[in-house]
Amino acid sequence: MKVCIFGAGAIGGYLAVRMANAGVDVSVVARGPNLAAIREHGLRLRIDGREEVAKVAASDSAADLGPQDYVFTTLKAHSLPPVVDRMAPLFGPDTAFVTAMNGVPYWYFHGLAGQDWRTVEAVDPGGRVSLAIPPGRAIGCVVYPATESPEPGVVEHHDGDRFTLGEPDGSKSERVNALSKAMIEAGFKAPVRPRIRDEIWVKLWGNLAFNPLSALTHQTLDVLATQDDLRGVARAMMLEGKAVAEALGVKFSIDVDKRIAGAAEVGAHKTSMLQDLERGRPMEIDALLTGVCELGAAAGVATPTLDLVLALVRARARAAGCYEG
Ligand SMILES: NC(=O)C1=CN([C@@H]2O[C@H](COP(=O)(O)OP(=O)(O)OC[C@H]3O[C@@H](n4cnc5c(N)ncnc54)[C@H](OP(=O)(O)O)[C@@H]3O)[C@@H](O)[C@H]2O)C=CC1
Ligand SMILES: CC(C)(CO)C(=O)C(=O)O
Repeated sequence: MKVCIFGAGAIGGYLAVRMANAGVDVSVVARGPNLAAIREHGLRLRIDGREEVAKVAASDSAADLGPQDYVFTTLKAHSLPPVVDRMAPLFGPDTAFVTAMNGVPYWYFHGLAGQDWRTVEAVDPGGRVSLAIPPGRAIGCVVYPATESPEPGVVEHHDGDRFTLGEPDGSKSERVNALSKAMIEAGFKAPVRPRIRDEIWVKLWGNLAFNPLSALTHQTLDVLATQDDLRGVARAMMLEGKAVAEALGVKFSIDVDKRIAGAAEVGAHKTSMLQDLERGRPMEIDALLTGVCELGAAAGVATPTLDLVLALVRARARAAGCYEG
């Protein structure tokens, strides 16, 4: 099985090391100092008090790596549209595209019962992504582990090993089953779920509220999820998100208060959006929040609290040079 990981950062590096060391033919697309370090020392994964190293083929050019069975995007969501044309050499007629990212995926309406196909402008501006990578190639993937890349070529694993997979149309296809098997052999939990959007939403439910609120208030998850006034704002955002998702057929397996309690248990953790803001890096606002407001408009569901927080977090991010939308 040939697998290319496009974006060998915190999540991509974790996937790449584990799959390569389990015998999968893994290559990575990386750039800059990260690419140089991977070429020189291999990809290094610090996990459970030890280091695992994988010498993988690495390039900044997809043309060097050629057609694959599976291409993972483990880019931050805003990094995908600008590079989709450069991914073309990785695709053969049957190559699948695994979207291992947070937020609303570009293929959201593909294979969704009762809905016509339409693009989600927030994550697929001008339909650029779905034109370059038709959504029929997509396999959904919800990323649960927490990892970071403290220096080029190095990934530090903090928690979790689950990557839930699912076909947009809910089928148990041969390609998704084969991928799940390979990932399980590599030591991950990789269940295939028939209703992948339900799973995407449970993750997104926290992200759509806590990530922007953390960027606006500089507070950690425990504070956002327990301090009455902030918790109230998060809860209102989540209930609007739930109404949007349910209007599009999603079923939530837990209630909003349990989901908030789960976030509180994570403790004094800075969300990825707050970390990006503090480091002056682009923030994943569009996949986590703009896309949800857009789905709300498509479903005819009002999202006043989400719209308000979106306006504020965009302004905050623009002022910090972390957002161009
Ligand atoms: N890390 C985590 O714990 C979790 C992350 N996620 C989600 O997973 C996704 C990936 O996140 P994460 O791994 O943390 O992000 P990272 O920023 O660590 O990784 C993204 C990688 O993509 C690289 N990249 C960007 N553009 C290009 C390009 N044009 N060519 C080659 N490489 C490129 C980046 O390089 P460079 O550094 O040079 O920009 C970076 O190495 C996000 O959607 C995130 O929300 C979900 C759950 C947990
Ligand atoms: C920690 C958590 C769950 C916050 O919503 C997250 O996924 C993130 O930081 O992006």
